[in-house]
Amino acid sequence: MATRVRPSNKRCAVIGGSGFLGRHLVEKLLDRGYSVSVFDIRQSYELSGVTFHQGDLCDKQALLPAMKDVSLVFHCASPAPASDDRRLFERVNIQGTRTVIQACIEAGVQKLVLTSSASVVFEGTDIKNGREDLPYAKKPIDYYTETKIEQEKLVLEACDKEKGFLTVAIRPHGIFGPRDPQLVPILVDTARRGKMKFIIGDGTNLVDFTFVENVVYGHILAAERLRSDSPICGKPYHITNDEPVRFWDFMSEVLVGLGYAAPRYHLPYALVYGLALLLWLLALILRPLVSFKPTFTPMRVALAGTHHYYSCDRAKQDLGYKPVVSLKDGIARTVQSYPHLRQGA
Ligand SMILES: NC(=O)C1=CN([C@@H]2O[C@H](COP(=O)(O)OP(=O)(O)OC[C@H]3O[C@@H](n4cnc5c(N)ncnc54)[C@H](O)[C@@H]3O)[C@@H](O)[C@H]2O)C=CC1
Ligand SMILES: CC(C)CCC[C@@H](C)[C@H]1CC[C@H]2C3=C(CC[C@]12C)[C@@]1(C)CCC(=O)C[C@@H]1CC3
Repeated sequence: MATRVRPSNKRCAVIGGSGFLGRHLVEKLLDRGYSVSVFDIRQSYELSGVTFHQGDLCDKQALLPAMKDVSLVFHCASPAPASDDRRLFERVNIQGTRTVIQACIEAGVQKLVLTSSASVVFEGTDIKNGREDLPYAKKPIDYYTETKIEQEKLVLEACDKEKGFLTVAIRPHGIFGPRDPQLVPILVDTARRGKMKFIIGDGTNLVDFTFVENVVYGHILAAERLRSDSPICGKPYHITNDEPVRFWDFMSEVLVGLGYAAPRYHLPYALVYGLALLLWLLALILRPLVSFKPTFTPMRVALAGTHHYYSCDRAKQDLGYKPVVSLKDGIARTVQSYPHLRQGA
């Protein structure tokens, strides 16, 4: 009789391991003695100790080889929030996550750690020190958020102690750090086009920005604490820097660090939000004829002009989480890592 190889608890798979967060997670897992399979639709680097499997996570047959003899899976793949493509989000974040769960169960994986998002409770209005028991957004602000909600529900509902399949969701917020393809590049591009002169609203709104290594640390703690007798099974956890900062102070610090001027002039929030909504509608109507992507989307304006910071007390208590890199150091390391985005480079 063929004996099944018991998966090593130091063997794991990272779905989305070619991405910004995924690659940082892979690097830290290697440091901690794990061997890692990366599953991603693209391969963006090579690293010894890592086996790459290229494929679409909606394809179970493609996923299964990456999960062979693996006891722990991290799922941190998603289309980029900026893509605004409803069908793509539904296919990858909802149907694809169902497929990931089925593949995990079929492959005998014992633990699944999902990268969700704190934005699953964000509706475009102030959230101050939000806890995990806030209800999911009833009117999610975009398709990304809408499908991240469904994805999180699917993963948490799949947690089944009887069957030995345990799940947990990490909800980071505003991840930044070296190699981030989103926050700093979009900010610099906006500045280079002369559009970062204005502060939306009065500029006092507090927000969480989370250095990528803290997010990675939260994922690893969750994975290592996920056991059938632990309180974390089937629960979501906020992971932040635990240092809410004024949105515009954070933006200014990054811009000035890279040699650009900080925004100075104030514009009323309602006016900018209304304009962003109008532009978004126009882009939608004109999509069959011309394609243009407005910089100031309703989601970005809402994020730039409201309070959205979250309590990570639950992570501190259940996971023993504490940020490992301060906001100040995180910003300095991030700015240093983008020499090509400096003014004049
Ligand atoms: N960047 C941020 O501020 C935040 C990100 N998150 C979540 O963190 C996770 C990672 O995000 P980032 O690293 O920033 O994004 P990223 O775009 O750098 O990485 C996502 C990865 O998923 C892969 N992927 C996309 N569709 C796929 C498919 N069909 N099959 C296989 N792979 C596929 C991409 O190729 C990419 O490598 C995502 O789930 C995102 O929703 C949550 C909160 C904040
Ligand atoms: C043009 C400017 C007003 C803003 C430029 C910076 C923005 C690109 C970023 C500021 C907050 C960021 C953020 C995300 C993406 C990049 C920003 C909008 C997310 C939407 C990424 C995915 C999530 O799950 C939530 C994030 C919230 C913060």
